[in-house]
Formats: sequence, C-alpha cells, structure tokens
Amino acid sequence: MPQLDSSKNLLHSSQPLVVGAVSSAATLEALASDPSLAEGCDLLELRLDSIDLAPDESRPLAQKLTLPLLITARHPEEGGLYNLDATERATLLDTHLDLATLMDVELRSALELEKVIAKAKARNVGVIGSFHDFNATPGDEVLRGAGDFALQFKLEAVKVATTLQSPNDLARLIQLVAAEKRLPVAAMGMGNLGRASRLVLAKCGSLLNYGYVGESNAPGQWAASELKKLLNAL
Ligand SMILES: O=C1C[C@@](O)(C(=O)O)C[C@@H](O)[C@@H]1O
Repeated sequence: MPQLDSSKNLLHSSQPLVVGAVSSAATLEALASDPSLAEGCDLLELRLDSIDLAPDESRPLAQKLTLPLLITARHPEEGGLYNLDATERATLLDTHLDLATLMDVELRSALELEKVIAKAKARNVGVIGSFHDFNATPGDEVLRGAGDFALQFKLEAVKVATTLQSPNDLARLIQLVAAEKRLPVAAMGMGNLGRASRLVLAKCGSLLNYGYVGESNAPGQWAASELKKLLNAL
C-alpha cells in the first residue's frame, strides 16, 4: 500500500513519531502477514541493505504493509550490511521508491546518490540526510554541520545517531534538537545511555524515534511498541 501519508504530513508532525526498524527478511515476511506486529509504529523503516532480498522478493511483501514506509540502504561505514557499493544501494532505493513516503541517505552519500535523491524529490518522497557514529559522539561543530549539509543538499530533514560515552554527550544531543530550527531533526543515542536518550530526545523535539520490530539492529533501541507506550506515558 504505497505512500499512505504524505511526506510533508509526517515531517511536520507536531508529535514525536515512532519508526519501527525492519532489518530482516523474516520480520518483513511476518509483518506482511500480520500487521499487528507493527503495534506502536507510526511508520516502518525497511533496512533494504540488511533485509537482503532481491527487489522482486521484497516488493510484494512491502506492498502488503499498512504503514508509511521509510526506505534505507545503509552505507557500510555507517552500519550497513553486506558491503554494498553506491550503485547497489541506489538500485535498492530506486526499486522501492514508489512504495516509500520517506528515504534515508547518509550525508556522506548525498553526491553519489544524487540521481535517486532527485527522483525521490520528483515523487514527493521526503529525503532525510543521516549521520551515524558507532563509536562516539563527535564535536558540536560536526553535529551542527550535519544540518548545514542537509540544507546544502536541499534535503528535508536531518538525522543523527551517535554512541553516547557520557551524560555530557547526551546533553549535547538534547541541545542539538532543541536548537535546530531550520529543518526537522531526529537524534538518538546508542550504547548504555541509548535507551534513556531515546525517551528524552523524543520529548525534547526529535521527530523520528527508532525502535525495532522483530530483532534489534542498533545498541540502545527499545522495541517500537514499548517505545510508543513509554512516550505516551511520559
Ligand atoms: O539510522 C538508524 C537508526 C538506528 O541505527 C538506531 O540507532 O535505532 C536504526 C537504523 O535502522 C536506522 O537506519
């Protein structure tokens, strides 16, 4: 069920949204036959790199999903599986674009993926520029620079996922979401403070807040259904 909601509606939601990350073929198959597994999710992220199905296998499953879809084919240096090069990632994105409401590309790939980004924009698929650091949280100039890059490439939102090594790192992510007024921002921590960070950041202005459906694919995630319950309770 393609493009269930417009990207503008999602990206300008006044409420924090819960994104359910789908990272295996088994979970995609399970969701296609039982939509209730997506309980608590406002949208689903298809991690096309790690789902590891050919487009003619993944598309019919994705077509059965009943929530707006965010498509991602992650760069290997930012957590992507199977060492996919830019051409392979662009093909995965391109072959699922008609089913997507949002698309995630790493800021570092904005140039090499410019054709699929242009195609997404022409279809009103909102493009999120992302940055991931599985070791640390970089300095404030780098964190703020992510937004500058996203604006430079005319992307619709920016997302930052970093590993928190201290409460001060979390404070800096909170400052980032609170201060970024130019475009929608999503921020989340990984590591020991990851779970706490995802609650606080969602309440402080992070638009897209990732949990998992099926199996976790990042350190510090909540199950998406639990994340939604906790955010509602806070
Ligand atoms: O970039 C992100 C965020 C994430 O890594 C997380 O930390 O929850 C999960 C990924 O699937 C997604 O693409």
